[in-house]
Amino acid sequence: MIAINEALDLVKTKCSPLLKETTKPLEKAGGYKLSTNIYAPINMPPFRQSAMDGYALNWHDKLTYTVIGEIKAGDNHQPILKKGEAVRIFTGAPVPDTANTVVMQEKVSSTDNTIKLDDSVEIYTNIRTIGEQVKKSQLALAKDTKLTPAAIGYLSSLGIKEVKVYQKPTIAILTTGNELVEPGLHLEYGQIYESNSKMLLSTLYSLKFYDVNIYKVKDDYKETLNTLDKVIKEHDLVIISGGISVGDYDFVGQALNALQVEEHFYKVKQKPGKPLFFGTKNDTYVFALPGNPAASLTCFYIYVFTALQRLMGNEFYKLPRIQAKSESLFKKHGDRPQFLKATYNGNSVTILEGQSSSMLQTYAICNALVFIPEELSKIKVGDFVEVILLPV
Ligand SMILES: Nc1nc2c(c(=O)[nH]1)N[C@H]1C(S)=C(S)[C@@H](COP(=O)(O)OP(=O)(O)OC[C@H]3O[C@@H](n4cnc5c(N)ncnc54)[C@H](O)[C@@H]3O)O[C@H]1N2
Ligand code: MOO
Repeated sequence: MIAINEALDLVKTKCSPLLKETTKPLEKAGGYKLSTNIYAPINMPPFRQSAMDGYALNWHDKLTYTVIGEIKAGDNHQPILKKGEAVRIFTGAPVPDTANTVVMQEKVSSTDNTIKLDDSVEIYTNIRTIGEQVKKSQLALAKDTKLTPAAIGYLSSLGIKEVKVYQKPTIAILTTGNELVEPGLHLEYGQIYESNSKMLLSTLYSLKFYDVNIYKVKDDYKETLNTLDKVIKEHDLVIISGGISVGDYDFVGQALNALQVEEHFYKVKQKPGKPLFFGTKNDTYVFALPGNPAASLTCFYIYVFTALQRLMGNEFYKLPRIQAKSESLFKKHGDRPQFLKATYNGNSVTILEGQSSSMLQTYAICNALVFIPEELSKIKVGDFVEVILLPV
């Protein structure tokens, strides 16, 4: 059995960024990292743009100007302004080359075709110059930039429709268990509804990993072996739920061994989630999470989440950990460090009743985990505790 930090260090050192490239339509590239530099195909803005609704002027030393026309956004005419002349102009419209300032309409009084400026007006303002964001052929975004919604908007503003990015991992979720029944079907005595696949899938979706396939096997060695063999060959990451403990019908460990999956660790000194396995075969990473649903989810957040970030090249991305005052009294039994389902209200944290690793009811209403290290045996109300904020 190894310590949590050793296990996390192994996940971090064994998982490295997937460098396979793919092309994505821009609107589907959010969360991916660019695999190439992107150079601006146009100047942005492509023309001198008005930043205000008002008047574009060819400046002279008086406060009155003759208005000779109008330009609105999308117009493409280019009136020539002599000194002392102005055009009515609107935000986003092209500013004629002969105008040297745009005055917002609030600073102007107008009568017929004449405007008079307040004396506070400044010259050379309210014009967005050509290429002020980025010039044609300049680096627009560098390789390895993560595409945020703003980056998608920015590339779109340059007229870009698709981008080359690093692929996200292809992921398999494999559940094991004779007792598991699909929601919607009738439950016989001894059966329960299968919940881990949807829970893990939903966690992956919420983290923007969409290339996920679900497989289900009975507690049967041959079926487990054959399915694992196939899914390991076909995916970058395999997440197994259940069948990893020591019972006579827990076949996952045996199958992983037979398939020569290299074990990096099996069993972590923690509660919940002691029987956690992590290994690799060729380029595939394999996690076997304990079947107890809450243990499965906690192991996902602490270990699989870390692995996913490494695979995406987000080396330093972690779930936020903060210190907060406890509203609860808690006594820890045994010496395993514990992750406790909790609610954090922005100020203090409440440890929930019902910490069993089989219980999702408390997980369903929690937004944080309180971490109790090995050396702590008791939390008093008012003590500061370590809180891991969940991405919920
Ligand atoms: N003799 C020992 N027994 C157990 C130990 C141990 O150290 N020695 N560890 C216990 C701990 S801790 C855990 S956690 C579990 C882990 O067992 P498995 O990973 O083999 O999981 P299963 O036995 O298959 O299932 C455990 C539990 O979870 C339910 N389950 C499983 N999969 C699903 C699913 N997809 N959806 C909903 N519920 C699921 C299953 O019915 C069981 O109730 O081992 C302890 N035993
Ligand atoms: O580690 Mo198990 O996950 O405590 O129930």
